[in-house]
Amino acid sequence: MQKQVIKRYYAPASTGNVSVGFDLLGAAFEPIDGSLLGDVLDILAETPQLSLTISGRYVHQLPADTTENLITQAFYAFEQALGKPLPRLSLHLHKNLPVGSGLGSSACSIVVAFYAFNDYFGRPFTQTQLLTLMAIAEGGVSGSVHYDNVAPSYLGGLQLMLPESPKLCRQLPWFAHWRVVLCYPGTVLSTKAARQVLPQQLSLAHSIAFAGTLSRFISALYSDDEQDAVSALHDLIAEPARLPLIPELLSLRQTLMAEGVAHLGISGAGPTLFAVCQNEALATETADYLQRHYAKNQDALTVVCRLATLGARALED
Ligand SMILES: Nc1ncnc2c1ncn2[C@@H]1O[C@H](COP(=O)(O)OP(=O)(O)OP(=O)(O)O)[C@@H](O)[C@H]1O
Ligand SMILES: N[C@@H](CCO)C(=O)O
Repeated sequence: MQKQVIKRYYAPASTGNVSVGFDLLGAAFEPIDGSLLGDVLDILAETPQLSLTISGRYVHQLPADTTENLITQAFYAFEQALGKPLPRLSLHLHKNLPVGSGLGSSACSIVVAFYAFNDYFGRPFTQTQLLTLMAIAEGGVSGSVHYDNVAPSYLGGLQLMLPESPKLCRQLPWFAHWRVVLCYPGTVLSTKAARQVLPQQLSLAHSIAFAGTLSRFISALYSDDEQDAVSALHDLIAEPARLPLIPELLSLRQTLMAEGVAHLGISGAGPTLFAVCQNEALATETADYLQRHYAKNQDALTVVCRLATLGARALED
């Protein structure tokens, strides 16, 4: 029997880094067919004890014990930050994003949970306070606080993190006609493990090159210079270190770029790859190619997306 839902909330999938902005850039995406790609959280009732049930395509990738679920942990973190006891809730999570995928799965659950609790309990936290709570919770999973999944999943769009600024992040322009193919092969790669292979230090020359590509990309976005933006899409930090974890990347990139794809990069910590296509026909062909050559099992997921301009929100019936 269908359970009665008091309120339903959603947060979109996201791609951290966007190749040029390690830990500093992140984008939210949505399928072009109008479907939702992200986790959905239902508040079912106020109950004597907190409870969580889970369904969805990727429920089997989550811990069986729901007290270990990030949704449950987010409830207690929210309550602790508020500093007063809250009524317990009966919750249901539709786990639509694969875990350890590079699609910001943990961030998506964290964002939808904090957004839902804040909305349901009368919005006690400001946007900045809530984003900080989300980032701290995400840091608990991946081993270090980074905003490049939580910020776009919460706020939508392409977000640039602003370290040391009270604003935390700023939305950047984007090319509305770009289509982004997300291809998750079906294998799990934990963010923590993918961060352990990163270099601990960068040379001065490397640091300048990284700052240069990121600045070039951002200035090209503001200048509406599509060709320069595409040319700037190089990952000088994470990709060299993570290539051994995703050895197919170079040959897939060579093939797809020869067919006109603007860029193929690692989405977040991987193993999802994202392909930037400058038209929809090419995106459809690219999705077909990646599904045939990169998908590895039944958990694989390939979707043609556009930038999701909206982030977390309540869903009306
Ligand atoms: N609701 C949830 N959604 C996702 N992961 C969860 C959830 N609850 C608990 N977890 C646990 O959190 C960890 C998430 O790991 P990780 O950060 O590597 O995944 P991820 O967020 O999908 O990665 P990425 O950000 O690269 O997409 C896993 O150990 C998973 O079991
Ligand atoms: N910036 C993070 C994103 C994780 O999804 C990383 O690359 O480790």
